[in-house]
Amino acid sequence: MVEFFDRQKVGELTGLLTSDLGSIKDVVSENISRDRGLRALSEVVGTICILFSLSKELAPILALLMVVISGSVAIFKRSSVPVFISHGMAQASISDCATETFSAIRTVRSFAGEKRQFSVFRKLVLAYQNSGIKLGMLKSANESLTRTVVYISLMALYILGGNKVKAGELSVGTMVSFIGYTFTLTFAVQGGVNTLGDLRRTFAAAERINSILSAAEVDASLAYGLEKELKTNEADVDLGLHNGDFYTNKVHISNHYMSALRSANDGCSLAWSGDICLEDIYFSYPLRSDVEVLSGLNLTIQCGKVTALVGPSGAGKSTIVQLLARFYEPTRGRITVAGEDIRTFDKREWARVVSVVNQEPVLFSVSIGENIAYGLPDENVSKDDIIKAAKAANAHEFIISLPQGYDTLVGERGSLLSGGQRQRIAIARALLKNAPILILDEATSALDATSERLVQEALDHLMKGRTSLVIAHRLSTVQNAHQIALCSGGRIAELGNHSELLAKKGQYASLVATQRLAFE
Ligand SMILES: Nc1ncnc2c1ncn2[C@@H]1O[C@H](COP(=O)(O)OP(=O)(O)OP(=O)(O)O)[C@@H](O)[C@H]1O
Repeated sequence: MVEFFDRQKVGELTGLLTSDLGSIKDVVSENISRDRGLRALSEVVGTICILFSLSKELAPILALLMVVISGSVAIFKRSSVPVFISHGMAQASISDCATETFSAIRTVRSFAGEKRQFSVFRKLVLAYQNSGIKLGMLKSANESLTRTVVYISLMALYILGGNKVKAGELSVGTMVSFIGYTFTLTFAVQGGVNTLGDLRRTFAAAERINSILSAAEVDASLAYGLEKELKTNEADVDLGLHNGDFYTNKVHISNHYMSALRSANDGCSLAWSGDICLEDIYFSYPLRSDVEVLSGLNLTIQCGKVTALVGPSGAGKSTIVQLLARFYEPTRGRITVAGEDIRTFDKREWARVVSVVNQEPVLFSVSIGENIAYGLPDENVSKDDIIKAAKAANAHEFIISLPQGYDTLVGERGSLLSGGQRQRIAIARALLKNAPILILDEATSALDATSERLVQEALDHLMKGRTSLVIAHRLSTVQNAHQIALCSGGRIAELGNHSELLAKKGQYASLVATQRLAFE
């Protein structure tokens, strides 16, 4: 089964966002927290006033000095932007590589891939080192240039000023003070120009973040959920990224639509009583928009009954799950619950209407009890309710046999438990959640016979009375479903119960024959 999200893209974007947010943070802490920009500005104004009052004759040299320093720093800043960007990208790639390697460490080990990962990591570190050297060279070139300009200007000042002293037009004391203040002014101007350069870097980073955010259409219903959350927390969150008020404008435009969205409670009550209909659904993944995965798919998932979804690999079964869970929205067509378009429900709360149990359920690295209670994350779940759910999921016996019982820690992603145990905890979690729509995506395919029996019993319990959609490769596990839908070519090619589909002698019958099942 493919991943629910495009991990590579998410990784890239995360890397970019991390480095861009890092740049913004650096500039803010340098220039705002430590007042560097303001200090430089007041120093420039102050010293210019003092210098002009000391000697108007030396002012032209001073002006030339300032123009040349500012110009050279500005030219440097402009030419160093691409180097800054590629340095940031190189840094992001290193953290992406480390994150990916550690999150897939078992796979890496099982293929003895450590050496390869090390070599990839080393290459990225070398690339980072090279871009760092390039950046360092640019910085030192700028420093040398600035210093050369400063010393040439000072020499000019000494010569001109010295002549004026010789001619008695200027006192030695005034000349010495003038030179001292000129140094102060030089450093102040440099600080100011640096601050301006940093601000430009910040605007570039903010622009990149904005372009990532604006690359996707604002999802009105999701935005509504987020806005509601912000209001609830009464937090005035202003990321300072609202260049052109992109976010606010779009949210306001969508306000009319969003205020009409209904809560998950409405969705739940409709789903307990009505069918789910996929009507003429067309869908392409955003990152592969030229490939149509579903093309005109129609399916009614009957309320309170079990619908099995079967079909060849890549037919689009998991895609249907993702549309029902609203990880994506159909390109065309609509999904309804009891006749109501599901887009009229608040997307953020839609998770309360649908439970998904996968082949590899993800547990959090907290205790078993806390993992089960996660079924209702916003509520205070009592120990009795947790035990009730665990019993119904055939998990209670094994849990109390552990030394710390419900307080046993499950390890990262549940790694201290067996596959069947993880699965039963995930089922207990789903039982507690009590969502009206249940999706089982290959839920028992990774288990041995004993675990499968225990898990299947727990699943039977979970499915009771719920509208269930079961995806299975092994057709033996779905033959008792109320209806079986065969997905092929982006549509439902066959629909009926097991014996009806066998009698049709179509694709389903040949799939069954291929799997050599002894049904009757
Ligand atoms: N995030 C994605 N981006 C682009 N294409 C995708 C994405 N996810 C799936 N696809 C493509 O969509 C098609 C349907 O995939 P899907 O996972 O829905 O099939 P499936 O029937 O569940 O397959 P399997 O039985 O092997 O799990 C495949 O051709 C797949 O390559």
